[in-house]
Amino acid sequence: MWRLLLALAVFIAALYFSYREIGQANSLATLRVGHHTHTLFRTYEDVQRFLYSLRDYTGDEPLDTQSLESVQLHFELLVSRLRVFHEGEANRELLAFAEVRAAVDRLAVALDRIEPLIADLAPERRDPHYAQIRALLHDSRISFLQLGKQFLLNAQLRNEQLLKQLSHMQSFWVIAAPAVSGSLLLVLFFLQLRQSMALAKSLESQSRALAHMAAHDFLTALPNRALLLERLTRMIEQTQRASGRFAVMFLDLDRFKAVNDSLGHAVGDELLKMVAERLCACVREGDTVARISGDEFVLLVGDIGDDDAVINTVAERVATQLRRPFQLAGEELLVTSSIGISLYPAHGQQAELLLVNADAAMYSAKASGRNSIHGYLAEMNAGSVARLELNRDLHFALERGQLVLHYQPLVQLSTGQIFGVEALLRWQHPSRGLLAPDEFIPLAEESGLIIPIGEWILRTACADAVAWHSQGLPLLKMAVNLSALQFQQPELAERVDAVLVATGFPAEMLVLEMTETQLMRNVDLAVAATQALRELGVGLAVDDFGTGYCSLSYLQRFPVSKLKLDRSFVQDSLSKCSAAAISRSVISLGKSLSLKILAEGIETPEQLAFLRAHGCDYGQGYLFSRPLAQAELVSFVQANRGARLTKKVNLGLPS
Ligand SMILES: Nc1nc2c(ncn2[C@@H]2O[C@@H]3COP(=O)(O)O[C@H]4[C@@H](O)[C@H](n5cnc6c(=O)[nH]c(N)nc65)O[C@@H]4COP(=O)(O)O[C@H]3[C@H]2O)c(=O)[nH]1
Repeated sequence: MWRLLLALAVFIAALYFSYREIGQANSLATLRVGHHTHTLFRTYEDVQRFLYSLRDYTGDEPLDTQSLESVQLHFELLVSRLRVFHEGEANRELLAFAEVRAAVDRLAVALDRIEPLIADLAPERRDPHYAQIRALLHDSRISFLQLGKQFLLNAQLRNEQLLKQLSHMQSFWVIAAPAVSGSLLLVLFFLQLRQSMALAKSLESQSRALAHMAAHDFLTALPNRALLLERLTRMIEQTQRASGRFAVMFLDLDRFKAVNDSLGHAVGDELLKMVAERLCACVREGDTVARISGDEFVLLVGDIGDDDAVINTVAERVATQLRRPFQLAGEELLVTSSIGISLYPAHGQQAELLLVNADAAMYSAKASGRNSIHGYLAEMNAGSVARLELNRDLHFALERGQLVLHYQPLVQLSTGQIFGVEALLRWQHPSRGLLAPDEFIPLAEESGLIIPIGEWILRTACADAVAWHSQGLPLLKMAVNLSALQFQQPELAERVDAVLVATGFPAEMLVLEMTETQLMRNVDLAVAATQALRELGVGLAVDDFGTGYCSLSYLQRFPVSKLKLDRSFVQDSLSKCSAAAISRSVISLGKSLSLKILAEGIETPEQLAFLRAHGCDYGQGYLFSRPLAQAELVSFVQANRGARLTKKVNLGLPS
């Protein structure tokens, strides 16, 4: 741009220079024309004066004053005038006019001829030489008079003629300077124009790329939430005009987090890309497949007519496609999905509402055991909204100090002594009150928040146990539940070790609880994780034992030290033979594998008696105590120090 401005400045300067030059030349020409007119008239006058002096000298009554010297003088003056034409730049210019040169030459010839005649002149009446001289000068006199008049009348024309005669160099620069700078300006202007056009083009393509990026998901190149909403709105308008129907399918991959955590994010990303491809293959052209967050996809299936079978077919096709194994990282990966469907116009007539309802239906599919397809039902929405709100609040629960641990005493059944506690999480929700873990732990697992929350639980529980000990309580065993996601963390043992070091809690006093299902999900991984934890000296317990499918052969592979008999068996052990049988076999299985057995959910003295009779080692339950807040727990342990809880509940044990 600055080059264009510079060229413009040069061009303006050149124009100014030319304008000034032409102006000067014009003034000069005007001056010269004046001078030339004057010279021509003066020549005419000199001729005329010479002829007057001649007439007077040779007249009828010659004047006394008129002498031959005077005639000669006027003649000399005329000769001098003629000479003047050949001197000075201005007169040379005058001579450049052909008619002037002709007149001057004619005068020179006449004067040459007149000169000898003057010598013979006599002051007599009309000396014949007079007529001769007059005749010789006749043409010159007329032509100088006419030339003078011509110059006077055609001053403009003469000006132009004169201007043409200006020096070549000068006129060259007058024309060349603006011409060159003007051309330069033009060239630069076009270059600038071309550059600006190229720039505009590249800006346009850049802004197009940016607009595409803003509307599409970076990983899968599918439309993102913003574009989905735009298309959904357009689809509503079109379908409304045609009085048709269309479907919104909300799809969430089941346990995608586990894939990410166990196989790494690169594999997770690849899986999402492959899922995107398969989904696109399931729908028709004109339908939309969008990725709206991590593992959530939305499909807009247009023009489904009145038959619900169409949408069921599409949903089944999607589910079947996703059930086919994915070849990833040299492994065969099996993925299932939960799909929720809402229909326009039945389940909503606004884009957001259709999405929320499809999401609610998806969540209901997930809650019903995943890997299923649910259509939207009106009652789903309240649950979905509540879940969304709870999920939002959970993100701040930890930093706002709303999470608390309650502790439930663990009792040695043979002595009735409290030997430890189980840490149980609670959420002191600002508006909903104290929430039990079942109400929010699944959400924390879905969002991955369970990782920081789990670490907080472990640290708090260990620190509390150390603090109680320093207050004079015996050092209690601390049982802490591990979530599935925590259990899949490759660096779990390091994290546990770091907490033990930081809190000063002895490893052998910590018991980590994990469920059978967690252990069985990926046996090799679980063996490695449990071994790493065991090497720290930490105790390991299998929670809810009996509800899963852990076979004896598998159980032997894990270095666990304790089985926790699920409370459902404990509670039914007196009423159902099968429950009693399971309880008995779990206890004897534990004994044969040298594992300790802890019975959960002991509520009645009868249940306690049954368990003791079959040699169960430990127990917990409302019979002894409900889970207690920290301060209550401290008082409870202090109050029962040395006491036999089993005796207190009147079992008739020896004191
Ligand atoms: N009906 C009945 N119930 C009894 C009795 N004695 C204890 N319980 C309840 O049984 C549950 C025992 O915990 P769990 O099997 O590990 O089951 C736990 C555990 O899986 C999970 N959870 C609790 N705290 C945590 C935690 O800190 N981290 C993780 N990852 N999960 C936790 O939530 C589950 C439920 O915890 P809670 O609601 O605290 O429920 C507790 C406890 O209050 C009884 O006599 N009768």
